[in-house]
Amino acid sequence: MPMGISVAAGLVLSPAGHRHGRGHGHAACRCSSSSAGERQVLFSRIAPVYDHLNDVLSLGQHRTWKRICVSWSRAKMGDRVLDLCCGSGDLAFLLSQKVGLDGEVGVAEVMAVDFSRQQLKTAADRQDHRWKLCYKNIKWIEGDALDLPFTDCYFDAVTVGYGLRNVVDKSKAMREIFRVLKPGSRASILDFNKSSSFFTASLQDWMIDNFVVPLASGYGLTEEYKYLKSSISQYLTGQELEKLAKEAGFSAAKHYELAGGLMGNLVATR
Ligand SMILES: C/C(=C\Cc1cc(O)c2ccccc2c1O)CCC[C@H](C)CCC[C@H](C)CCCC(C)C
Ligand SMILES: C[S@@+](CC[C@H](N)C(=O)[O-])C[C@H]1O[C@@H](n2cnc3c(N)ncnc32)[C@H](O)[C@@H]1O
Repeated sequence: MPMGISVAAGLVLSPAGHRHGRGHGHAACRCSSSSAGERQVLFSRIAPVYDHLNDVLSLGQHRTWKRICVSWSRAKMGDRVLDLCCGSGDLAFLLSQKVGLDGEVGVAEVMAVDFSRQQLKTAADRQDHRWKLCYKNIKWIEGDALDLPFTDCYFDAVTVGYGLRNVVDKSKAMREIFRVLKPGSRASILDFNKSSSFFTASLQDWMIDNFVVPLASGYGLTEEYKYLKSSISQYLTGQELEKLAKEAGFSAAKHYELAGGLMGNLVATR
C-alpha cells in the first residue's frame, strides 16, 4: 500500500506537500543546478513547453525511446507499476496501456511520481483530455525519488525516463527503486547516454550548444537547457550505471545504447 498520501484535485500529494530547499516558483536556476530545490524549480519552469520541445528537439524520436523503455520493463496486464520522475506522463500513459484497466486482471495500477507540481498538473490535464479508459488507472503522486511513499516489494515493474540523471543522490534513488520492486521484477531506466566515445560525446555537446539551447532560448529557457550538458557530464556511463544497480542489490543489470549512442537504457532485475 502507498503510505501517508492524500488525494487533492486529481493529484495525490505527499503528506506535507513536501518541497526541497528554500522557496520555489521564482529565481530560476542560473548555475549548473546543483541542489534538489533548484532542479525542482527548473522542471516547474520548463513544464509549459517541455513536451513541445521534446518533440521538436528529438524530431519525435523520444516517443520511440520511451516505448522501448516501457517494453523492457516487462510490465504486463494486471501489474502494479511505478513511473518514477514521471514529468508530464509520457511513460505513465504507455504503462497504463500495458497494465490495462483495474479489475480486468490483477491490480492494474500505475503510480506516477514526480516532485514538480507543475509537471504533475500538465500530466493530469493530459489525462483529462485522453479518451482511453485504461488511463483512469494512473495516479499522479507528488513525491521524492529519494524517499518513495511505498512499502517494500510493492511494484511489478519500475520505469524512469530522463529522471535518474536529475536526482541529486543517484545511489539512494537506485536503492529506493530496488526496495519497492518485487523480487524478480525489473527497472527500466532511460536517459541520455554518457558516452565513452569521444565522437558521440562531442556530437551530443554540439547538438546541445547549437540546436537545443538556441531553440530553448526562444522560450526564455537558456539556462534551464544549458543544464542538460552539465548534467550529462556529471552522469554515469553505462558501465557505472550497471555497477550502481548491482551495489543497490540488483541481481542483474545491463545498459543498452540507443539512437547511435546518444541515449541509453539500463535494465536492472531485482
Ligand atoms: C527527450 C529529450 C529531452 C528530455 C529532457 C531531459 C532533461 O533532463 C532535461 C533537463 C532540463 C531541461 C530539459 C530536459 C529535457 O528536455 C530530447 C532530446 C533531444 C536530443 C538533445 C537530440 C536528439 C537528437 C536527434 C534529433 C535524434 C536523432 C536520432 C538518430 C537515430 C541519430
Ligand atoms: C527530464 S524530466 C523527465 C520527465 C518524463 N519522465 C519524460 O521522460 O518525459 C525529469 C523529471 O524528473 C523529476 N525529478 C527530478 N528529481 C526528482 C526527485 N528527486 N523526485 C521526484 N522527481 C524528480 C523532475 O521534476 C522532472 O519532471
